[in-house]
Amino acid sequence: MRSAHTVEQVRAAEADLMARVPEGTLMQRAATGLAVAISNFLGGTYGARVVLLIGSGDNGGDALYAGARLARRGAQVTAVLLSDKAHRAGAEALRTAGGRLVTSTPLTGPSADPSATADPSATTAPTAVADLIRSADVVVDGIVGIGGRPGLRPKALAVVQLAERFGVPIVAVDTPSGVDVDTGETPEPHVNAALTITFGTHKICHFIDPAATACGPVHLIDIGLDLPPAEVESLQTSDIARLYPVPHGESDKYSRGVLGLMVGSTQYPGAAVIATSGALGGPVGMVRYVGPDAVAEAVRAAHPEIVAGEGRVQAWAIGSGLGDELDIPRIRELLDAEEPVVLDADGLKALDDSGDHFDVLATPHAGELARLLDVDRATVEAERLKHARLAAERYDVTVLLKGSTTVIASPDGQVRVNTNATPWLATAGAGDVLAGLCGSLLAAGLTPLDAGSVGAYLHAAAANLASSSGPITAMSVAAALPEATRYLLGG
Ligand SMILES: NC(=O)C1=CN([C@@H]2O[C@H](COP(=O)(O)OP(=O)(O)OC[C@H]3O[C@@H](n4cnc5c(N)ncnc54)[C@H](OP(=O)(O)O)[C@@H]3O)[C@@H](O)[C@H]2O)[C@@H](O)CC1
Ligand SMILES: Nc1ncnc2c1ncn2[C@@H]1O[C@H](COP(=O)(O)OP(=O)(O)O)[C@@H](O)[C@H]1O
Ligand SMILES: [K+]
Repeated sequence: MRSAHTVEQVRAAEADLMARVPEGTLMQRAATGLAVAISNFLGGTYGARVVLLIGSGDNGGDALYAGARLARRGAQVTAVLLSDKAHRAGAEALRTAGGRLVTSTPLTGPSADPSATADPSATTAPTAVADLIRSADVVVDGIVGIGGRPGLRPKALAVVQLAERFGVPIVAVDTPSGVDVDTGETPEPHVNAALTITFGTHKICHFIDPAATACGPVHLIDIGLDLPPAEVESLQTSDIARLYPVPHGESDKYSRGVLGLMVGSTQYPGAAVIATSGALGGPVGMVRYVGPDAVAEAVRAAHPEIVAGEGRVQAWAIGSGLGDELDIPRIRELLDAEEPVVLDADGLKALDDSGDHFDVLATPHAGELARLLDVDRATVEAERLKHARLAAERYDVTVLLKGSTTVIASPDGQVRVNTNATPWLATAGAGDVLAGLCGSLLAAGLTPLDAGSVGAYLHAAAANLASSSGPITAMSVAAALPEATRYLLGG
């Protein structure tokens, strides 16, 4: 399990550890890891041109110390000081190692730094900031980290835009400056990093879009923090192997779980076929299809394994492609029954906030969640964690909010995030596959939180396998589920 902690949790763990180790130890650990990561990113250090963007706090300190290490290994390192304060000891270390310090008035180029930290030679530096950035191999974002508020101040924004214009990759220190660290929101301009190097633990912005996309790949450096339970978690391969309901010697098709599917309609028969494919790609022993005869025929033609008609089930998946044939009273009966339910798409209209639905996994995309919360879609997309949590609390269900990063929030406050999906998965019917798969996992005995998070992980893994960086269909994702599962279970 990968864990993301809040800034408050990180600060407390840092204070606790700092009381037990010599001063500066944590920053040296961070800077050492950062320097190695930048060197790996560059594919070597000697002769590399590195520009550091330095803000007023310890995030800049990390960048300055890492810059000093790179300079000692032959890199040409220039720090652009964006604030009239900068980490003094870090600046001194960089200068001693042969690096340069300049201040920035962005549109006119470097100028003398009024503070004691700048190199006097900067006054005569002929190169404008634009030229520095243009010729850099990498720009290191040490503007702000966990002490930052969203947005970039004008000087920082101008240099970041230069790097973007010249196509120079940015490596972010701890977090891409300008994002909201604790929510993953990006209400203001921010850095878009090619790589983010973080310390101690992940932060929420590393997991949740839109900020997660701004991080690029995230590399975690251990600095020895002792952390409390995480606010947000993200499953890894080993968690899938641990949680997946694998049949054993005594299993039969009933004990493996039977899933009832109430999906698809004469209007959308394809949804029934696709959701059934997703369900059969999961762990259940049997799938029952409940719906119009003509649709049941289409499902049976594609999947002779299914049993049509009602019967005993261990869980339901309801809602994908029901269209106008939605029977809200019937769905409410099933929501009130004891079997757990995956509620998708049109079925979400049956949800009301009066019941106790702790065994329901609702799987909306941003538009559907917006309707449930009476807000607009853009607001949900901008504030994904907040709205997934709100809906989980209001409807007393586990909410799986689909999108580039999928957020799964349970009514007791636990949150998991899936970050491994390819954008090729944004294809019609992919959500039906997920609903069938999550239903299968619920029927096999997982809790809604586990079914949602294992389902999202496997769905993304199957999409990655099917896609190999090219277009995919929902049916090809479902078809790749057995192989993706086999691989993840170590087979
Ligand atoms: N915790 C740990 O375990 C470890 C932490 N470490 C490192 O320390 C970093 C945190 O350092 P930090 O606390 O000094 O805060 P930091 O992010 O540098 O911001 C400083 C100041 O920036 C300002 N500012 C705010 N918003 C702004 C904006 N939008 N644009 C521009 N400026 C803005 C604001 O000051 P102001 O200018 O408002 O006075 C704020 O006080 C952390 O991310 C990691 O890199 C590692 O070394 C080791 C272990
Ligand atoms: N940009 C993206 N990157 C990765 N996965 C995505 C992206 N956009 C959507 N997805 C995933 O694709 C699926 C689309 O589901 P959904 O919106 O319900 O489509 P449909 O209703 O057509 O089945 C979801 O699993 C979602 O998480
Ligand atoms: K940063």
